[in-house]
This record gives sequence, C-alpha cells and structure tokens, in this order.
Amino acid sequence: MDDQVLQQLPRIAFAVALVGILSMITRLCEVMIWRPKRLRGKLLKQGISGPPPSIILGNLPEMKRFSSEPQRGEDQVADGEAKIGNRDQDSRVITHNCSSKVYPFLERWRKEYGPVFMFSFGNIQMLHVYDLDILKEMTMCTSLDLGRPSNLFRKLGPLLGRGVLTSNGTQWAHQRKIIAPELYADKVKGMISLMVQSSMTLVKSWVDMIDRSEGGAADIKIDAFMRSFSGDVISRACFGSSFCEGEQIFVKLRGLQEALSEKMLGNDNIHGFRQLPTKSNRAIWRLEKEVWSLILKVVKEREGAKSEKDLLQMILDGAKDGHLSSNEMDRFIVDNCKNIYQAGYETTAVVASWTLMLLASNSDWQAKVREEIYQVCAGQLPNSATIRNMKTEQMTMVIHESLRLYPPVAIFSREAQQDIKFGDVLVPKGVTVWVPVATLHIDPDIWGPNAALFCPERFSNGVSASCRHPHVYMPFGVGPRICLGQNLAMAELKVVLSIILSNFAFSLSPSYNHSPVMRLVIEPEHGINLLVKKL
Ligand code: HEM
Repeated sequence: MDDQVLQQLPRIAFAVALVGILSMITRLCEVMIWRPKRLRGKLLKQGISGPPPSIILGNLPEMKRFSSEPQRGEDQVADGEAKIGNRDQDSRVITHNCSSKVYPFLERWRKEYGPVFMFSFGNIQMLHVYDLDILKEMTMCTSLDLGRPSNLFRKLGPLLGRGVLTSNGTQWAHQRKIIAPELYADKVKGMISLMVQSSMTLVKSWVDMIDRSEGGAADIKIDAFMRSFSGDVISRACFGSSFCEGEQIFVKLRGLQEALSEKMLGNDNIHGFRQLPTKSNRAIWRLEKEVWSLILKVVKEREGAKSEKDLLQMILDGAKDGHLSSNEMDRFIVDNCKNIYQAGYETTAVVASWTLMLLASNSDWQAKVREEIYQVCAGQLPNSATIRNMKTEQMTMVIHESLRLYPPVAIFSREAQQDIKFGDVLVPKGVTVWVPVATLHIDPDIWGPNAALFCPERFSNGVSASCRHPHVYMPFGVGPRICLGQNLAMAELKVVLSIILSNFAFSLSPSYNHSPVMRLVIEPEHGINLLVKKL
C-alpha cells in the first residue's frame, strides 16, 4: 500500500462509519416515524380518526394510564347496576364485563371516535374494527393477505418463536399441514381415556384435601389443578410423556408468559428495546434458553425410543422433510413444540377455571349439568360416545357461555400483508387490525339486555341461533387461522367438568376476589377459590 492510500485510511474509515450511522438513522426514522405517518395518512384520507399519537411511543402512555386507573370491580358496582352481573348464593354481584377491565382504553376511544378508529402501539399502526358489516366480510375472508401480525414475533418471540401461531405464508401453511391431522376429531376420540386418567388424578387430590379439612369441605384454589390437568393431557396426547416429565417446560413457559405480559404496554414496545440487555430481558433470554434445552431433551429421548405416531413425531418428521440445516431443524422443532404447549395448556386450563367459577356462582346450572351427566354417563366414567352425546346439551351450552363471557384470547388480530378492502375501508399493507372479541361477546345490541349475565340457555339451539349476529362469537377465532385444537379443547373440558361435577358439589369461597386480568390470556388475577364437598 503506498503512503498516499495509508494517509487516506482514517478518512475512508470515517466515511464508511458515517454512511453506516446515516443509514441506521434513516432506517430508524423510517420504522419509527415515516412509515407510521404514511399509514396514518392513508387511514385519515378515508375519514378514519383516532387519538393523536406521540412520535415514538404512539398512544402507549394513554393505554398505560387508562389501564392503571382503578376499574370498577365487583365491590364498586352501584345498586342500579346489579343487572349487569350474576349474584352468587351470598348475594355478591359478579360482573361479567372483563373487556372494560382488560382493555379500558379501547372502550374509551370507541366512545370518542366511533366503531372504526386508529391508534398507535408504539410505532405499530393499529386499526380497531367494531363495525358488524365489516366484521362479517373479515370473518369470511380466506385470503392469506390477512396474516398474523409480524410484531407478534417481536413481542412474543421468546415464548412462541416462529411456530404455527406466529408465522405467515408458506412457512405457516407447512406447519399447519403437519399439525392439523393430529388434532382432528377422530384422533381426539382416541385421547378421551387419557383425559379421564388425568381428571382422576385431580379427583384424588381434591378428595385428600377434603378428608384433611374440617367440616367436610375444603377451600381449594383450583387454577394450578386445571393447569396440571391440561398440561398432562397435552404432554401425553401430543408428546408421549406426562405432565411430571414436562413440568419444568410448563413452569418456564408460564414464567415467560408472565414476564412478557408485564411488558405488553411498556417501553419495550419501542423499536430495539427488546434487544437491550436489561435485567428483565436477560431473565427472559435465560428462560428461553432453558425451554430450548428442555424441549430438545424430550426430543433426544424420543429418538432413542420406539417411534410413536403422535404430534411430536409429526413435527420431527416435518422438520426432516423441510430441507433445513441442523440448527434450523432444532428451531423448527422447538418453536412448534412451544406453540402446542402454549396454545393448548393455558387456554384450556383457564376456560375450565372460569367455567367452574360460573357453575359455582349459579347453583341451578350446576345441578342441571350434573343431572345431565348422571343421565348420559349412567354411573360410568365418560367415554367418546358419552362426550359426543353432550354435543347440544346443557354441558355444551355452559361451555359456550363461559367462552362468551371469558374468551381467553380477548382480541382477534391480523396484519394486512397486502392492501386489502373490507366494505368501504381499505386496510393498507402493514396495518394491524384489532377486533375486541371480549367486548363483542357482551354487547347488548348483539346479545340482548341480558348480554352481561350468565345465561347458557341462549345457546340451546346452537351458536347460530344464539344471537342476532352469531359471526361475532369467535372464542376460537375464524377463517383459515381458526384454532386447530378446538375439538381437543372441547373434549377436555367436557371430560374434566363431567368428572368434577359427578364427584363434587362446590360454591364460591368467601375468599374469592373477582378480578379478570390480561396475561396474554384473560385470567383470574387472584386465582379461583371454591368451597368443595364430596357428593
Ligand atoms: C378452550 C381452549 C382454546 C381456546 C379458547 C383457543 C383459542 C384459540 C384462538 C382464538 C386462536 C387464534 C385463532 C385466530 O386467530 O383466528 C387459536 C389458535 C390456535 N390454537 Fe387454540 N384455543 C384453545 C385450545 C387449543 C388447544 C388445546 C390446542 C392444541 C393443542 C390449540 C392449538 C392452536 C393452534 C395450533 C393455533 C394456531 C392456528 C393457526 O395459526 O393456524 N388450541 N386458538
């Protein structure tokens, strides 16, 4: 190298660094300022308004402020409002309006800006849709141009990776094709006996607790039991192991769920914050690594054992068919296992808990469903035929009503992968659509004046006759991305509820404090305590 070039080196290095910094700043401006502004402009042109956002945080500060204001709970219900809840036998009013508690900001903005409005989740441009005609078109849309929001991966990557829940396009189609057949109704039929076994473990624990307690009734916090039940079913049915063997995976996934849900409205929504080595991010990365190793350990054990034709085997075979490198294969396996554990574990458990809370506070329905179980099961444990016979009966009506009042997945969300039109609204590519399912589920204009009451009889002629606009009832989602596990979940719920109801009578414990919260799914903040007696 001659002297002249050597002399120029610092200048060249400076120029390269400057170009690098400038392109980084340009990229940041594009992601955080210009793109959101362009998308807002396209929505504004159509007459869609919304709360004015700040440059970097969007509407996050207001969302956080509204969410931290005390919401009117059970103890704050005014006399004249008793009609919006059910009274339990102690005459406490349980208000079934979780949407105003978990997403108060959406309710406020809807009142101010109408059913279709925009807001900004950090730099993500959101479109809130509550117009029934637009919703009808949207629920019938089978186009893959309406995909899962890409920010789901950014927000929940450590929990879900790029599995079937978060991916889009051909990657998603490949994963769904592998998983779907293992969750079809005929496969679920073969899983009933192991659901019965898992339920009987729960019965034994409750009987022991009642025997140890005074007065023949035990005050039981039921949530962990419901999670053990659904975790056991998923582990055995899909992964060929038991809940005890997979327990560490569930514990760590729950830890990840809690840590990530705490960040939902925090500064981590600002582009790049999740990559910073803060204390909470480091804890999340540690948990993610631990889950990764634990799942690969289950996989290693499977490789040594004789091959079973279950969901895990399908995922392993699917990974081999995908022409992936060894590391990509591990990621495919881990991400999809995490998705199944997560999708099937928390949701079913929390629905079982809410349903028991509703039956505990409505003793007439508890008696009706128990009577039906006596008739259908005739003293035997449930099997696939008896579960099928409960298709349109009281049990199914109660589960539908529970899913209406407490849908675990409170928001139906999609991102426009291309510009896409519904009614008069053109949703520009990159905009995330939010449909507040929990709010639609208790709207009196849709369900009538008893919308916020527990009234399972509304489902006596099935979902399609339950209200004026049955397309808004979507506890399992709609369209091509509809829940793959709904047959499994419904069977699990019928089995565990049948077995509990035929062994125990229960009421709400005086210590129960009704407080639904959002931790990725709508959960009871303080758990659910029941007073349980043997029958
Ligand atoms: C009562 C329990 C359950 C509820 C309420 C529920 C609800 C949902 C919802 C709302 C979605 C999103 C649908 C959409 O965006 O349109 C979903 C997706 C999914 N669920 Fe469930 N789920 C439950 C149980 C299960 C179980 C037991 C499994 C399997 C083990 C499962 C597996 C899945 C999968 C794989 C997806 C992703 C489908 C896709 O993106 O293609 N779910 N579920």
